[in-house]
Amino acid sequence: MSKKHPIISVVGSSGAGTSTVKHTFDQIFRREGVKAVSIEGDAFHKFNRKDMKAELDRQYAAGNHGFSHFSYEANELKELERVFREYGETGAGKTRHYVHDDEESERYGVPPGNFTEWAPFEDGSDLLFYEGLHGAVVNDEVNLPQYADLKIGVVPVINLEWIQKIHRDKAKRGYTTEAVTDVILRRMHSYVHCIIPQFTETDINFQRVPVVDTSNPLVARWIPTPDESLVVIRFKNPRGIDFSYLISMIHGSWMSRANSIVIPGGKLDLAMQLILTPMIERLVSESKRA
Ligand SMILES: Nc1ncnc2c1ncn2[C@@H]1O[C@H](COP(=O)(O)OP(=O)(O)OP(=O)(O)O)[C@@H](O)[C@H]1O
Ligand SMILES: O=C(CO)[C@H](O)[C@H](O)COP(=O)(O)O
Repeated sequence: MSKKHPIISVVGSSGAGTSTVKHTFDQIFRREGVKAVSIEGDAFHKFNRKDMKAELDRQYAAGNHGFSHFSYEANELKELERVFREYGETGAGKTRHYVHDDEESERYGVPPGNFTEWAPFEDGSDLLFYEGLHGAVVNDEVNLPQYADLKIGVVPVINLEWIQKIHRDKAKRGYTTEAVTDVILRRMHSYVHCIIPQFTETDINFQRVPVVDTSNPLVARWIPTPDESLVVIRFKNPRGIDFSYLISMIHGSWMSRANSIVIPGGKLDLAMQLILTPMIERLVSESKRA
């Protein structure tokens, strides 16, 4: 944690919706005049696409069938921790981009499946924003949550997460349903051991729950819409959260536990703004005072 150079870490599996949530943060940053620098978690993959394929084949041949992008060892988590620590201490750091598709290739000038060069953050930022797979990992080698001042989990229930991933990977990244299904299966071991433990570290989890039938996510023809879903919002430490204000402002919401509220899916953006704006304001004003 760094009073002077705060870090926000948004964590979710592939397809969970962390990039979508980043848009809401960007709106808050713009409206509140907050200058944020950001990291995409995929920038800290260890391998480009070609080398990852070779490493996967090697791991498979050696009997490690659990190796995937979700595994700790497929990512530069020590480097990510170093960047978090350095930013917290000095407000400086660096990142790069993993280019997934033609659209990103056009933007970054690097072929799909490769990284851009590392580049330093712009000077004079108010906070660092991380969005990706591993921003709250605690293991034998790293402890990322200790550096992050606000940790958010984005965790749709699993059928919905798969539907979101399948649709996005088919529409934007050119994969087939079969290829995405294989990836989901291959990642399951690390999903359990590396991804989900992070959601007990996070301060707030947003869990989208569909209210339409998603029993067979592999054949779903579209992603359930906001109107076809609810969102459970769970606060690790509910002290100081004004639940009655939230319930009165978010029409159709209710408390389901002493630390959780449920909102209509279409109110997610509003709820995030109501909950996160004062938290971000506090982080930035405390950093300016420090
Ligand atoms: N709240 C939501 N309502 C409806 N659709 C959503 C919502 N959140 C995400 N989606 C859809 O799910 C898909 C995946 O979302 P997104 O790209 O944000 O995931 P991600 O977590 O950033 O994935 P990755 O880390 O693999 O890039 C997108 O098609 C997005 O439009
Ligand atoms: O979403 C992902 C992880 O968050 C991607 O699967 C990962 O970045 C690798 O991408 P690709 O399979 O397109 O090379």
